[in-house]
Amino acid sequence: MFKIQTLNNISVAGLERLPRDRYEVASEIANPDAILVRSAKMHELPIAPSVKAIGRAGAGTNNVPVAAMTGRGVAVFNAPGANANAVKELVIAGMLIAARNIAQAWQFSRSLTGDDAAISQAVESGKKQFGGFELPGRTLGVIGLGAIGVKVANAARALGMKVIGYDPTITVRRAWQLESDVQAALSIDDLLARSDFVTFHVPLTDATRHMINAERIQTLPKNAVLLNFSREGILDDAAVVAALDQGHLYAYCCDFPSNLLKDHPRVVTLPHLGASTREAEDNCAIMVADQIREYLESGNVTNAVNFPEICLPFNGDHRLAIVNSNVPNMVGQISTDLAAAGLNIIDMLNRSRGDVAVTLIDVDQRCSDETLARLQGISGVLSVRRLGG
Ligand SMILES: NC(=O)C1=CN([C@@H]2O[C@H](COP(=O)(O)OP(=O)(O)OC[C@H]3O[C@@H](n4cnc5c(N)ncnc54)[C@H](O)[C@@H]3O)[C@@H](O)[C@H]2O)C=CC1
Ligand SMILES: O=C(O)CCC(=O)C(=O)O
Repeated sequence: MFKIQTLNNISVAGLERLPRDRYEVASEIANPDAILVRSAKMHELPIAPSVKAIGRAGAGTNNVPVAAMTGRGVAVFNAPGANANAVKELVIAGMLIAARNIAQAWQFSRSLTGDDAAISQAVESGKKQFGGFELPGRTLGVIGLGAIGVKVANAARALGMKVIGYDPTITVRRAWQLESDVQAALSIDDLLARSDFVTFHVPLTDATRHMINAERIQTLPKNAVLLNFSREGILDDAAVVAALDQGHLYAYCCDFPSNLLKDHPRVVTLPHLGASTREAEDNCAIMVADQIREYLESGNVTNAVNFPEICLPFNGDHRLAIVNSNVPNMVGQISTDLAAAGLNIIDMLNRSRGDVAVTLIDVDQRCSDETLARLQGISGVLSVRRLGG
């Protein structure tokens, strides 16, 4: 029986992928084999030694201590692209909310009092404060052309906007998906100087933290709109508010309310709603549940952020799934120990990514506890699992 701990509400559609005769799933569970999480902050949480995998039902993994888990031989999975459409739709909504002053105008309408004749009169005299502008012909700068950035760029093109993108590590797959008339910016500053709207779709890392600061904001044309549906911390919010107050920026729309932002008249904040659609929640939960199940049952890895992709078909007999440092002579030492224990290797696959390698070895008989302990004792071996019979 595998035990799965959920740290947030995970869509039932995903949990149903874990058959109840083999999986126990609960928010409180001792010695879990895997954890399913959305936005819970795991950096300060104790993570039991029994945990072999963490599945982030979403895109960003900055709430998971990935480096520490890698050192323990724990795989961290995410759900690339599974919520991208949901975020794209909210970004497009954010542009319209900003361009047409929808939030402020709605607040005005709700504040109207008196009979209907009085309301009609107030509407006609008040509406001029909320006059806006249209999107066609305006330029959208997209920073980060991954699953979400590409969808946002293409949707903006369909709305008649010009689009400039910046992503120095764009993949060939994403580049193929991008509309051909999306221009490549030479740098972030080049993109900022040419954009009426700028939207951010990068992970939060040391390299992206405060990528927009007071100095960079001055590069933007007057009355530009910023959108952050990526992560709190990618923009320096204090610098954004200062630029709004100075009249340099027109509006800021983001998914991360704070005391500084939530009541500002030119800021619209939403409560981290980017991925909160039924479709996205189902897609993410199904994707990570399938990946976790495959990893627990066969050792195969798909969409881990810290492990290599690896797939060796498994007939369910006797497999060792080993995570080890990517250094010379690991496979040599492992196979020597197996031979010494009289185990014959039937099939084997080794894949590496950065400092980590995963080795899947199918053997002709069950590996004893003693041999398992010997493998675990090899310097550089991070974790060993015995799968199958
Ligand atoms: N508001 C919400 O609910 C959601 C927020 N997100 C956030 O959006 C981020 C992006 O999500 P996806 O597009 O699915 O991820 P992705 O991994 O498909 O794309 C990220 C892109 O950013 C690029 N990138 C990385 N560093 C960069 C830099 N310094 N400058 C320019 N580009 C850079 C990468 O090359 C990659 O193409 C996530 O990491 C997450 O933080 C994602 C989903 C929902
Ligand atoms: O699970 C959520 O609602 C947040 C989604 C998110 O931020 C992500 O996928 O990175």
